[in-house]
Amino acid sequence: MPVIEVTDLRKSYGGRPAVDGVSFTVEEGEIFGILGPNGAGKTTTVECVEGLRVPDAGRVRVTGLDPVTDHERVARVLGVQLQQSELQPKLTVREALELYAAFHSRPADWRPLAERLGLTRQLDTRFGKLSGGQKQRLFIALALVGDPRVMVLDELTTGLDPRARRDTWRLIEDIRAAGVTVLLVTHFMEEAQRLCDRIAVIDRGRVAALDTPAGLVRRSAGATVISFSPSAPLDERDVSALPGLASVEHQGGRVTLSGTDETVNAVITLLARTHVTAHQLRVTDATLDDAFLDLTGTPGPTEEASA
Ligand SMILES: Nc1ncnc2c1ncn2[C@@H]1O[C@H](COP(=O)(O)OP(=O)(O)OP(=O)(O)O)[C@@H](O)[C@H]1O
Repeated sequence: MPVIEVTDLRKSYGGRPAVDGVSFTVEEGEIFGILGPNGAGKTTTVECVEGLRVPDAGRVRVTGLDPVTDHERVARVLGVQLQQSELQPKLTVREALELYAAFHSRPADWRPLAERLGLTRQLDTRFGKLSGGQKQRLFIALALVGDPRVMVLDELTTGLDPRARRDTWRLIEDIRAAGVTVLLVTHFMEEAQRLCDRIAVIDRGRVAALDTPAGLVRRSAGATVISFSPSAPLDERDVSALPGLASVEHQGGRVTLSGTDETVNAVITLLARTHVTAHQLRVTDATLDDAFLDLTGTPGPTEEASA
């Protein structure tokens, strides 16, 4: 049985659909990513999974339970990460852990949890004095105190510097290694590519694609990219006749073509036939970013732009 099942989920705000027929299942032990541009409906979808919002239509099950009608039992299996504003700045790390342990009938021992999350030295530090990365680690610890089977992490690494983000990725991998299924909402391509077993790309309230990161890249129209600086300009007609060509870009004397392996072979043949030398020739696979652009028509935000 899948741990999470979402079938034809629909939710509108004031008559405007935010989630418009989303379906996916998450299997036990997976890190499942929900990736999409701003306003795509990601948070609304996971809030329905958490039972925080009531769907207009469709079916949501968490370990076979309805998150709305069986909220308490779902809350016992689901670890939900808090938003920053939900913790008092004066509360110490120890107090927060003790408080959250008290909320659960069978809590995990918070001491080894604090150690695993590198918070032992911060136990007496007030929440308001923690760094961004320490706060995120505390949120993960608080979500794990209930010993959940499933963790929902929504934009966990937004606002963290690249190093703290990488530390958080390791933690997410540790959580999965401990047998917890993870539902991860993100708009970072690198994060999704690195962590997720499968990704649902959500765009305008619908699932635009659902696949492994490598599968999404393979589906992208320009799955292979060849770039070089030609010793002489190429004939535009020869270029546009290349088989499987998805895009052409010229920048500062450099030509970048995306397409298939067949496109690459044809470019090499064309260069040989026209006696053009390709300087600094590079052939690379498309990235998840390219696939995302292909699927949604929106460039994925870069790490620098969003950090
Ligand atoms: N409480 C609300 N009332 C009215 N509209 C809402 C509400 N919450 C979300 N929306 C709208 O629904 C749409 C989907 O929002 P949602 O937060 O689910 O998207 P998201 O993919 O999580 O976006 P982001 O990455 O920006 O958080 C957006 O157009 C948003 O403005």
